[in-house]
Amino acid sequence: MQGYLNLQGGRSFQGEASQEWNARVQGEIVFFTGMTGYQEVLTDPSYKGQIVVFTYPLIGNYGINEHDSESEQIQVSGVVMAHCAERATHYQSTISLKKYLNKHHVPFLTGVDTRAVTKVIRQGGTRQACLTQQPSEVFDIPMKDHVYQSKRETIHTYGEGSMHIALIDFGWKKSILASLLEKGLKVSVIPFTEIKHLDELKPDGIVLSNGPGNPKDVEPELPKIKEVLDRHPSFGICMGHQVIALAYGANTKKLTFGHRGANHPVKDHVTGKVFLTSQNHNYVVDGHSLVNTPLESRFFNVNDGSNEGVAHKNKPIMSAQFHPEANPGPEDAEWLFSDFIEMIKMKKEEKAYV
Ligand SMILES: NC(=O)CC[C@H](N)C(=O)O
Repeated sequence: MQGYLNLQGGRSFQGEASQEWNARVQGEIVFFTGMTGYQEVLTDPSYKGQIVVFTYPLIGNYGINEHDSESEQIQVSGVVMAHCAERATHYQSTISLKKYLNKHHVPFLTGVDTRAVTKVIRQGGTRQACLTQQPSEVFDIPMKDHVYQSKRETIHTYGEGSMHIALIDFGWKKSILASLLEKGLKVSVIPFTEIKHLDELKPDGIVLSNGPGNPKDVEPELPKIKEVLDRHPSFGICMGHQVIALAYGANTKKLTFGHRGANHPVKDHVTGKVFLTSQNHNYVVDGHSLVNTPLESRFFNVNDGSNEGVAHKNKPIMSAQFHPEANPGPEDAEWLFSDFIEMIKMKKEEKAYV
């Protein structure tokens, strides 16, 4: 059965439609460049509502396993691939990628020239797209505030460490929680709309999670978020980083085509070191807008110079646009979790922050 990926603005790409193609889907079209990590991408809540193009030509060869999902469900609206493996050959695989997507009624298109699609996105920017059986159909459903649907509804506590972290939930990835638990921390996940209950948890520190969509969607909550940031050692990851910047008066902007993949080089202004990072974002903090805020740039992207993290000038607050928890991708930035814990310890001992 033929299917089509139609891009807003007129381009159409033909491919082989998946079995469970029972509905047209629309979403923002984005591309992911990693060779592996498709299971993490499909289940990462930051991808909610997006149609993902995998640029690596062979996807699915190690199947789907019971460990690597970043949430309980597939979050993407649709998938576009050059070739999807029929058989999964990894010993941990429980189901093939094709069967997994079909089982969850997520449409996918194979046999597509994904390089051509990616060139269009890189040149003309991220845009709305649809997967459909009509060669020229484009439909235009307004984008939803996905962040309000991605957060969980209630507070959950994990682990038994002596230091307690409140993980503010904008659509958290499982591996952020896992990274914190591995460090021996107790973690309570609290929806960003429930910040009023944060003091009841008496946290030693705050982590602001990743999440889908435009960080400005959470603007109504910013004053409450700033109020708790002012009083706690805090660490923002991706959406969390963008929210910290907005809360202290900086601005965010949309990139032409976003950063998604496992090999994005980032440079640390403080140490001068460059390390490879896992990334997944459409938006960035506008580096120029940090002037006149209490924040300063800590990291930048070596490829395009965009801001990759900030630090507060006189409060224990730090952030990263990239993903120190990796999954998928390199673990080179894992040390940021250790730095955050040091920051909490210093705050407890009321030492000065550098
Ligand atoms: N991974 C994330 O947290 C993404 C943040 C935001 N939704 C963006 O696209 O920039």
